[in-house]
Parts: sequence; structure tokens; C-alpha cells
Amino acid sequence: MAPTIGDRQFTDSSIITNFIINRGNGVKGLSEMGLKALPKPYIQPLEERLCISKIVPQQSIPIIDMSHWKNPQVASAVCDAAEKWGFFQIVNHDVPVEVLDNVKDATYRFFDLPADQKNKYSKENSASNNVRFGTSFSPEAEKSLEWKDYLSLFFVSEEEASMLWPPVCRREQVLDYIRRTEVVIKKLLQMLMEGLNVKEIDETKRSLLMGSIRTNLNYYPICPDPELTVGVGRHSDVSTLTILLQDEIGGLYVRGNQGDGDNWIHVPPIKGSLVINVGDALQILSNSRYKSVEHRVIANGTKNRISVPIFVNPKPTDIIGPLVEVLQNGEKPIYKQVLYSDYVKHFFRKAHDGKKTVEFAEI
Ligand SMILES: CC(C)(COP(=O)(O)OP(=O)(O)OC[C@H]1O[C@@H](n2cnc3c(N)ncnc32)[C@H](O)[C@@H]1OP(=O)(O)O)[C@@H](O)C(=O)NCCC(=O)NCCSC(=O)/C=C/c1ccc(O)cc1
Ligand SMILES: O=C(O)CCC(=O)C(=O)O
Ligand SMILES: [Fe+2]
Repeated sequence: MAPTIGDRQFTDSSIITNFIINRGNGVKGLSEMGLKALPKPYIQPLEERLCISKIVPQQSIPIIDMSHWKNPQVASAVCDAAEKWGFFQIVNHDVPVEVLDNVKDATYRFFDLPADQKNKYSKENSASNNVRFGTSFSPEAEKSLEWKDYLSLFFVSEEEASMLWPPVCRREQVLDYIRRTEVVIKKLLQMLMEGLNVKEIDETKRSLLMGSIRTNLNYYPICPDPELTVGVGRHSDVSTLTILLQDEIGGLYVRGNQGDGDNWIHVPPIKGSLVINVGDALQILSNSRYKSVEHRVIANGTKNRISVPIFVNPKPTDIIGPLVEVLQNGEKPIYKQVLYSDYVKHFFRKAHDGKKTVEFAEI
């Protein structure tokens, strides 16, 4: 039964932990109680809130038309965007809009489940580490919490997904999204590797570039006092590439490259598009030619927002470091060889802290 707790009591962090984390209500449960004020644990320090004066409205990340993807100009635009922006959107990518709409429906269906049903997939209760329902990013490590719930699905095989993934998110529809997107991922990685003088993606490289896949279903409920908190704090992804499907609400901001770099660019929702970004693993493999760029999501005072990123990663057992092809010209390696699962564990065990994760791999 949902507790009838007054706003004031929610300033107590043990109530937050019990209601939101242990009982699986998430911030969605909190939001649906119609809170008038943001509970204290969600108040972010001033420097972590996105100040409007830091937003550059006239700038935009590149939008790349994939319809003639074999044209060298497309490859050149992709490599250029990965070097200069670390982020771009693709249109006419051949993933049908129904596939994207279906995965959004699946996301709503999962988050609309009662708390006790979702809680079956929490860290404590889930039948597998590969399926996890949670809230915020790393609640044990964070000083201030983030206004987001998520379901994280680590893809091992279609058989395992059929057995373990929540039936309500219509596994087939999430799997279809992964399958259809994989084709685009391969094209993009091919272009990015050619840009690094890597002529062939053999089995070893295939594993380093796309040896594992994680999909998150993100839910950002309506928030009282959205300007005091964040949906997701500043971070870079630890993937090689991330493919992000967002809905029509907006709220994702990317660090720009003007002046001192303390400026943020909105990623406008475009129906049918996919947002692509470089993650730390590709920054490391490319010896920093391609950049994983910081991004963040603001909270929204009037609308619920969802997003569905696919994180394309090395295999957890892969050792990552700058590729030999990149160092052939005598370039000095910036990064050492690290076990990818150590890198990911380091990321998950701390709060979001901008671009700091990559220091773990620096020489
Ligand atoms: C290390 C992994 C993640 C888990 O391995 P495990 O053997 O099941 O290890 P543990 O169960 O001991 O988990 C290690 C730590 O990671 C935590 N963790 C285990 N999955 C999770 C999980 N989905 N979520 C958030 N903590 C977790 C887990 O709680 C634990 O923390 P701790 O309890 O403090 O020791 C392993 O699957 C692995 O190496 N995977 C490689 C592929 C991979 O997942 N890559 C990450 C792509 S995700 C990405 O780029 C960005 C994600 C992101 C996500 C949210 C954001 O806000 C922003 C960005
Ligand atoms: O929701 C979004 O737009 C982005 C989420 C994100 O950055 C992530 O899950 O890594
Ligand atoms: Fe991200």
C-alpha cells in the first residue's frame, strides 16, 4: 500500500531509502504522490545544476543523413563529428520508426507496473546480475541523488533474454530494437575504424568494439522544483558507442567546445532520429582521436520523459588500450591496457563525476 506521508517527512533520508530504493517505488512513486517540494536528498549542489546562462541556443551537434551511407562524405562527416563533438544524430538510418515506437511502448509498460512487480528486478531481488531495476545512478556513493529510475538489461543471448527479461517489456520488441540497430552500429564502426587506418574489423576487433551490449530503459518522472536537481548528472559513457533513442520531450545537454568549454548544447528531439555518442572505450582505443563527451539530463516540471540507450561495449574480459594502428605513426600512447570489466566497475562504484572515469586508464 502506498504510504500517505507528508512532504516534510520525505526530507528524512531513511524514508527515502525505504520507500524509493528498498520498496521499489522509485522516483516515479514519489512523483505520483504529487509532492509539492523536492526532497532534500535530491537537492544538487549549485555547481551541478545547469545554469541557463551556460546554454548556447544557437549551437547544435551535427545531424548526419545515413541514406547514402556508402558515400565517402558520410564517413567523413561521422569521423569529423566523433573527433570534434563526440556526439551526433543520425536520420534515414533504416531502423523503422515502428521499431522505435515499440520500444518506447515497452518502456512505459514496464514502468507502469506496480512497485512490487518492478522490485523483483532490483539489485537485491533480481534472478540475475544482467537484469537490474534501480533508481538514481549509484545511490550508495552519491551525495545527492538523481531524479531517474531505470531498468538495465545486459544482453548475453536471445535465449537468456527470453528467460530473464521482464515479459511486460515484450522482450521481442527490445530485442528487435537491438537487432535492427546493430546493422547501423556496424556501419558506423566501419567508418570510424577506416578513419583510424584500421582496414579490417577481425574477430578480436569486433569483440573490442562491440563484444557486449547493454540496454537501459530510463524513466524521468515529473519533478517538483526541477531546477534544484538533475535527471542524470554530468558523465561520459564507458561504452565504445552509445545509440540513444529519446522521446519528444527533450532535456539532454552535451558539453560544447567553445571557449573554456563551460557551455552546453541541447540535443533537440527529431522524430525517427537516433543520437550517437562516443564512449570512453572508443576514446581509449583511438588514443583520444575520438572523444567521449560529457553530457547530462535536466529534470522536467511538467512532463514524464523516457529514453532508451544501447551501450555498445568491449566484452567484459577484453583488455583495452590504444590500437596498434593508431600508434603506427609514432604517436605516444596516452592510455595503458586495462581489463574492461575493471573499468566498468570503477565507473559504477562512484557517483557521476564528469570525465573523471577515464583517468583510471591514463598512463
Ligand atoms: C562489471 C559489470 C557491469 C558487472 O559485472 P558483475 O560480475 O555482474 O559484477 P558485480 O555484480 O560485482 O557489479 C560490479 C559493480 O557494478 C554495479 N553494477 C552492475 N550493473 C550495474 C548497472 N546496470 N547499473 C549500475 N551499477 C551496476 C554493481 O552494483 C557493482 O557495484 P558494487 O555493488 O558497489 O560492487 C559487467 O557486466 C561488465 O563488465 N560489463 C561490461 C559491459 C557494460 O556493462 N558496460 C557498461 C556500459 S554502460 C555505459 O556506458 C553507461 C551507463 C550509464 C548508466 C547510467 C547513467 O546514469 C549513465 C551512464
Ligand atoms: O536520457 C538521456 O537522454 C541520456 C541518458 C544517458 O546519458 C545515459 O543513460 O547514459
Ligand atoms: Fe550517458
